[in-house]
Amino acid sequence: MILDLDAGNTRVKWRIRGSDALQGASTYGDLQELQALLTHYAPARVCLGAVVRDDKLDRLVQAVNAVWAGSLEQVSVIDHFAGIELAYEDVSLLGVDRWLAILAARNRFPEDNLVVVDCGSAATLDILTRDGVHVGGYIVPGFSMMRRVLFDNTDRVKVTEDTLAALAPGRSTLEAVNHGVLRMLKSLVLELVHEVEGRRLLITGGDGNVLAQLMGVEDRLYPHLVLDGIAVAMPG
Ligand SMILES: Nc1ncnc2c1ncn2[C@@H]1O[C@H](COP(=O)(O)OP(=O)(O)O)[C@@H](O)[C@H]1O
Ligand SMILES: CC(C)(COP(=O)(O)O)[C@@H](O)C(=O)NCCC(=O)O
Ligand SMILES: [K+]
Repeated sequence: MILDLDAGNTRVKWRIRGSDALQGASTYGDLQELQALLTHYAPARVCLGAVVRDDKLDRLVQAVNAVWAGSLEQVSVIDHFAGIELAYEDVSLLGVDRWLAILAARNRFPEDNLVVVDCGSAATLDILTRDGVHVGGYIVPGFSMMRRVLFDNTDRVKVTEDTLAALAPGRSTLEAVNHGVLRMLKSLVLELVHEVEGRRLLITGGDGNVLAQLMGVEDRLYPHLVLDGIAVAMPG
């Protein structure tokens, strides 16, 4: 049994490999559920993809080590792995979550041109050709971050409530912000999809469901692409 861990800037996501029922997510201050799972199932391996370092990484590693005796295996980005040529000159600077999502996407659709969107703390968009070339990507703030930036830098746009539900022109500050941030990301995604005919879209991340639903492309939602990628990078 293998436990896969995806350590993002906001949350840790986990899943017992192959068991969709045994999955969860939590913030770094609240790792008891993960510890309970580790204690109960005592997996042979724990595989970690982490874009965090310092405090958050320390907390996670300590929580795992407190209840599990093995040594954690951490994923690093590898150029030309599974035939994928990465755009970055120094691939260690590419977010491992982006690489893992790319790997999983390519594994599912090896014949297609792809755009892989991970809608988390930040939203990342990566472009992959059918020949396995990672052309490059984009990093923009995610929905919560966009709202927070407006809150922090204006006197009157103090929106805290998350009502990401529609795209219509806002008739209140709340709607104007929430619909606006959705529309920004939707437009960016559509532009990238339309740049190359037939380019296939895959959406993942904590806010992926909101984006996919509003774009009317729920069939393009792959909720655990990063965890899926760990199984490709570190097969059992
Ligand atoms: N239960 C939840 N707790 C916190 N954030 C959530 C939750 N469900 C959805 N989200 C949304 O998901 C985003 C984080 O997505 P996620 O993919 O976990 O990010 P990251 O990989 O950066 O940690 C948050 O900004 C929030 O908008
Ligand atoms: C862009 C990210 C912050 C996204 O992380 P997330 O929002 O999922 O926590 C992460 O992939 C990262 O730290 N990347 C390193 C920089 C880069 O990919 O160029
Ligand atoms: K992300």
